[in-house]
Amino acid sequence: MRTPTHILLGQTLSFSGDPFLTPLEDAVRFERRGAVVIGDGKVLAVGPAEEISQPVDAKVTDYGDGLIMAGFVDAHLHYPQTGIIASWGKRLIDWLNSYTFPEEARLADPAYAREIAERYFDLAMANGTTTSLSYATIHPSSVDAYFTEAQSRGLRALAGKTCMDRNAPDNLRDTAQSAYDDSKALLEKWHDIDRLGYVITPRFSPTSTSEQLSALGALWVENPECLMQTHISEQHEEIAWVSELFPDARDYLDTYETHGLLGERAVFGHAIHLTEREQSRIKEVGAGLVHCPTSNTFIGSGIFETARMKAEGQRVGLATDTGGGSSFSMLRTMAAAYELSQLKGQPLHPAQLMWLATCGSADVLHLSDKIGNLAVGMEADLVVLDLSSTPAIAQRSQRAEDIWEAVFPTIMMGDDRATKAVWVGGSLAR
Ligand SMILES: O=c1[nH]c(=O)c2nc[nH]c2[nH]1
Ligand SMILES: [Zn+2]
Repeated sequence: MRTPTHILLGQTLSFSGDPFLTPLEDAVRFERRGAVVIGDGKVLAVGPAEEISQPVDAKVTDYGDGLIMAGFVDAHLHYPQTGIIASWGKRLIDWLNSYTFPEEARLADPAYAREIAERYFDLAMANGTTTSLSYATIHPSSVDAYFTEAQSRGLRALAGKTCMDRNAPDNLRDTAQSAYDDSKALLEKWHDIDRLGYVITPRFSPTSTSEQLSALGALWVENPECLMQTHISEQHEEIAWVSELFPDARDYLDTYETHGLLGERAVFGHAIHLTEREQSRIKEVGAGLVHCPTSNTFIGSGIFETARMKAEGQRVGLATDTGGGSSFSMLRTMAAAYELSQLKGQPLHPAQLMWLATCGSADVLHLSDKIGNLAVGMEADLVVLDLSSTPAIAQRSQRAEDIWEAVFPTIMMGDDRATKAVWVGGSLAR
């Protein structure tokens, strides 16, 4: 069934280039009074309101000063950790053992997994996130819960069963064979169904034996169209542990590469402390890196050098990493990325922050032809931002002399109150 044509009026923001590589005036298309025509789930036209011809039977929604742009793409998160977000005082390995693993064990109960998946998507959509790439738990039913919820909301969503066959509690361990079998069955059940994508998901090298990494590498060879996600080089203690567990590996990346887990469709979370060899190998292969700034400060991991990584030609996306990250909001995540970039003396421009949270993440997910930008032919997953959502933000944005001065207070101080509307697949979702 064709959905009716809608016309959305407001300020519009699109990218025609990468603002890390292209001058702003070439990379950004902004209309003070713009129009977006959507129909059949896609963007049919976008441009200045006076130039866009409006089909007579279209429904018009005028968002006034609201900023219409692509919905946010959260390229790395753990929906099962929704209930333990903001747990105090630990670094990565202790945080996993104290908070994360006990909570992930609770998702063995399919009813609890469904409750958490529903809660996660409520929170994500309230914050304007329209695509999420999540880790599930080791339980196949936790993948079913996530995809069922995303499917019922019409969302484009990606996830995989987290695989762990060592260094995890008994009730959170699979085996090399069961990880392969369960992942394969889930992939066959969910991959490319509606707007869903299955992602092969070894948690990280410390929690997988060589046998398990090889089994998942084999599954990837059999299904090269899938993404593979994992963590790399988040904390120094973790990196030291990896070199003890894999004494023959050249470095952390090598523990993935030697097991068939490095390729263009690999998505590596964190990647803060990479060696030069690892960086150049990742670039050569074209794999994606995902910056998780609220997590990196919250767990005390370190500073991912976004500007330098982009200048060196890496593909970079942005993510909340909930519940290691401390927010469901991609605005708050952009604010943290900005603050970290300041600590490195390379402040990210608001256009670069917005690009990372939309186009950058979509690129890392190999979905740039479908989501992450407000452009003709793209799927109509949109967020409309109120750039005056609180008194503190309003009093600052009122003085703005250009769009970036108007947007930056919302990036730095905004939250779910800034979400004026969310459109998913061409339909109003909130
Ligand atoms: O931030 C993180 N969250 C996790 O759940 C995780 N697992 C391995 N490494 C991790 N890092
Ligand atoms: Zn993570």
